[in-house]
Amino acid sequence: MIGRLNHVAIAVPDLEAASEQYRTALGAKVNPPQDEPDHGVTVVFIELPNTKIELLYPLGDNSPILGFLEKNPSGGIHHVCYEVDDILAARDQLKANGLRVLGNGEPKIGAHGKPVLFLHPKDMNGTLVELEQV
Ligand SMILES: CC[C@H](C(=O)O)C(=O)SCCNC(=O)CCNC(=O)[C@H](O)C(C)(C)COP(=O)(O)OP(=O)(O)OC[C@H]1O[C@@H](n2cnc3c(N)ncnc32)[C@H](O)[C@@H]1OP(=O)(O)O
Ligand SMILES: [Co+2]
Repeated sequence: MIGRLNHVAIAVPDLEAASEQYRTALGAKVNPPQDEPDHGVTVVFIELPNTKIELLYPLGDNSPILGFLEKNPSGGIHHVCYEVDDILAARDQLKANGLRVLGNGEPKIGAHGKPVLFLHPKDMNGTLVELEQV
């Protein structure tokens, strides 16, 4: 079912500082910030040869990453995103295996304009897993 690693997301306390660090200290290709109000975050994608890093910063008072940053004020790895070719089939198979899908269980359109879902971290070895249909 799961395919390539699409991205690793890092929640950061300062989006500009983190972007600049990847751009200058690490020589990475850093894309401009993208507000994603439907997800309560502003994201910056950093393109690596074999995957992407997604820097996350809270957008709005109800951002789902506020709790994470309160617990991790220096930031930290927030989630990993795997690619799937059929997100509804993947969802149904995972639910049939007892895993919890977050939100109302329906995919939302993510930062790449593709449907995404999230699995509860407690069901995935303490790791928030995002699935993106490609
Ligand atoms: C633009 C879209 C973009 C894309 O790639 O396309 C994105 O990736 S959007 C990313 C932001 N959106 C989301 O993360 C949506 C899914 N996340 C959630 O619904 C919440 O973050 C949730 C439910 C995972 C956690 O919310 P919250 O921290 O407010 O809840 P709790 O404090 O009750 O946490 C429950 C339990 O889970 C642990 N936890 C929380 N976040 C994480 C995490 N990122 N990784 C691992 N574990 C996490 C938390 O510590 C609690 O554990 P406990 O032992 O009970 O303390
Ligand atoms: Co993501």
